[in-house]
Amino acid sequence: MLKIENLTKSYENKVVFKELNLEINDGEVLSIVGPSGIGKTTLLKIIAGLCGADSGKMVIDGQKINVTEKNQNALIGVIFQDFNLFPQYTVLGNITLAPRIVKNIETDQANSKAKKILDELGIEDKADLYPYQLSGGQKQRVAIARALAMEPKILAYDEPTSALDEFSTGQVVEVIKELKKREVTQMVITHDMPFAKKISDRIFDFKKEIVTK
Ligand SMILES: Nc1ncnc2c1ncn2[C@@H]1O[C@H](COP(=O)(O)OP(=O)(O)OP(=O)(O)O)[C@@H](O)[C@H]1O
Repeated sequence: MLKIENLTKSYENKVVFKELNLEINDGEVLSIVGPSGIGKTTLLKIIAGLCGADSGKMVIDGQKINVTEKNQNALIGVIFQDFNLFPQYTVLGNITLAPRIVKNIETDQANSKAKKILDELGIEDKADLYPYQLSGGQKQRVAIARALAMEPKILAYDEPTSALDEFSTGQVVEVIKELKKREVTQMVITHDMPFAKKISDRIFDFKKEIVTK
């Protein structure tokens, strides 16, 4: 479970949000919606440790995280809007890089785990391709596979449908629902309300700071 209390963030002297409170329960899909520029991506970056907040508290699975420092934590697996795949590596290379380098997992073991995840996501036949050889929807699933390979507590997506057509968006809906069945906790930042309604247990309206089911 993730719990955020009284989180405040400003850039220079401009306050983005003040004393924000939010909880994500184990195994749930929580969408975060709100108008452009309100601070959704900033919140995701703080949760993932990619950016520091001014003040506030955060606990993930009982672990207190210092939110005021930029300190990337492996508890959150982020799927970026533009996927951020490494163009010079194959799909398998993209997925196994962090487990090998950060977690010192043997290549054979990392490869077999990556193949299992690719199989679960229905793209096992893409293992030896490079990112430029994939469609947007396939890149998205590789980005999800790469995040899952690090066994995060929470998967956090930044606008997962913004670069996708309707068909690929439908596939993302299926992947998120499938991961939910496996009790993966997921946080989804999106502009797309119909999409949010399809996938979410709860929706956090960033502007009104209220949660609806
Ligand atoms: N590195 C930065 N330096 C200064 N201001 C920033 C920085 N990053 C974001 N901002 C500002 O903080 C505010 C929140 O930005 P953020 O990207 O978090 O919003 P958002 O809700 O994710 O928007 P969008 O839906 O358009 O992606 C905006 O006003 C933005 O201009």
